Amino acid sequence: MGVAGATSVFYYFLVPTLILWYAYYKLSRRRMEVLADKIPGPKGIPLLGNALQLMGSSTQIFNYLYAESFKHGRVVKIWIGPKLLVFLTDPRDVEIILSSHVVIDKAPEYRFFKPWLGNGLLISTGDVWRAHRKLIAPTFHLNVLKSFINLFNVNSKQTVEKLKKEIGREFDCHDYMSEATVEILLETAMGVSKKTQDQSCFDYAMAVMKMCDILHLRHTKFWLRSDLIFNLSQYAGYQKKLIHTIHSLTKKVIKKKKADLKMGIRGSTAEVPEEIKLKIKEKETVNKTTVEGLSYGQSSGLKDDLDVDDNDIGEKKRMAFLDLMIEASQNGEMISDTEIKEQVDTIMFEGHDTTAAGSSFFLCMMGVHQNIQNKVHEELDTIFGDSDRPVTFADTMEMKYLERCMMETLRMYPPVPIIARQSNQEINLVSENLTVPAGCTIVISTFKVHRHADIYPNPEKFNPDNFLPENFANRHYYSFIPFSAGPRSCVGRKYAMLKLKILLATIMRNFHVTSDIKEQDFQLQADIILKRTDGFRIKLHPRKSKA
Ligand code: HEM
Repeated sequence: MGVAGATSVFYYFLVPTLILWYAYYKLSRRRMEVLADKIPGPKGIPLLGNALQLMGSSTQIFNYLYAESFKHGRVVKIWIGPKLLVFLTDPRDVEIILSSHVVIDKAPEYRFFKPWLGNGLLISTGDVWRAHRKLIAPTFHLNVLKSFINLFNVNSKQTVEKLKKEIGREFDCHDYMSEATVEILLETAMGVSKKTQDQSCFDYAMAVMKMCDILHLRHTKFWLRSDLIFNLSQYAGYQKKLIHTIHSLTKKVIKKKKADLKMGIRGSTAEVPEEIKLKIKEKETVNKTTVEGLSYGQSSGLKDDLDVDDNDIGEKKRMAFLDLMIEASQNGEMISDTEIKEQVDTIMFEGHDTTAAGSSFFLCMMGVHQNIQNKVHEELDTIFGDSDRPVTFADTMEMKYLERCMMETLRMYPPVPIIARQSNQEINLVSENLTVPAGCTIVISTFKVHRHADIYPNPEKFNPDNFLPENFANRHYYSFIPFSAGPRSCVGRKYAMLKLKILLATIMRNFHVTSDIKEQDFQLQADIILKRTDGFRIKLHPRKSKA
């Protein structure tokens, strides 16, 4: 065929095919575009939409989106190329999505997690998710968590010892909180001693942080969404290295646990000094194990599968996470080895990075708000006096002010600042007469939900009294959702709250925190987990009565 022949093939076949494909594409998206047109949002440009506005650094993107949230009302759309994102911030709209047993699929953006987390609980869907959720949720029941109290104490005390070398100078507390939260997870939910791990928990935490940076790039830079382009970029090789570091820790953990179980060793093999065991036994009096509502991170009107009465949990189910996973796989076909690895990766990630951010923001808040910190110290002194005894479960129930400070930290700085869902059906909203089109990504902006002035008066001010029972009582249940809510709520909510209370109380009993940086100067970035790009910089001073 000559040049003329090739040209006519182009004109007679390719051009009409392309025109037809484009016409079909436009027609199939017509309904989406009509509905999207009614939703307010920043002005974009043809084809690229708002993609160019998301070109800057993480902090610039965060500041841009937060500023836009004040201009367009409670439902806002943006286009990243052909991809439509609808942001919801009204608790009534949020309830429709989060309480739904139908809209439970994660948005396609979560697929970037796949090489790392596989089909773990965070991203799986359908029957696999349902079966695994049923298996995993009871391993984070309060009764199991109470058996971790000794280990929470031991690790918290060790963290205080490490922090002592920073006394008097400015440092980034997030590094310490990351290492502590990884170590605590290993020794509790995974049940292996950190001493048996030849890999540094700090290196693992840093690899996770860098992975989140790469995922954030893929979420915001439209060209990196394509696997083809991503695999050709410099990031692909870097991601491979990071995943290798991350997976080698999880593989070793599973291997060790399997070996322990083979030798008939159940439960955690981490060491607890006798004196801690004894002191906790002497003091422990509270038998109540069903504690609902705010103490465990959500509105009391909301219930999920973690709010199960003790009597409804069978003896067999009172096992720690990894013990149960491996026993289940040996006793039947409920979960395969690959699936166990994916769940371990998921729990290791979700369980450490979130609590590391939450505890670091808490310490920064103490540093900035000295009068509030004084009240935390007063409460702890009333509970513990001058003693350095470990924290008991009963003590955690008495830490009402510290708890309110934790809630207020999670309100202002929710570690998971956005949650995204995919809906295959149209959804009518309540806050405005708008319909979310099928096929778009629905983004629930927790950060913004928590900062509406009509819900939280003076929302940019850190005020633990926002969580006094009388102030909380009349708020919409979905106006406080740091752990999400509904069927896909955070499975580690109670674990996180109990661990944070013991870790933070132990730190606060030993130190006075100051911060040279004011809250309005914090540089925030929201790449999967909310962080400070300027570092979580604080100073520690020994408390006279304790040190
Ligand atoms: C302050 C600490 C924590 C916060 C703020 C937090 C927040 C959240 C949020 C908002 C979600 C929903 C995410 C989404 O739908 O995209 C979630 C899910 C999840 N979280 Fe947490 N989390 C925390 C700690 C933990 C801990 C300690 C664990 C485990 C030990 C954990 C395990 C999980 C898992 C497995 C899921 C997926 C649940 C599912 O889809 O069924 N989280 N978390």
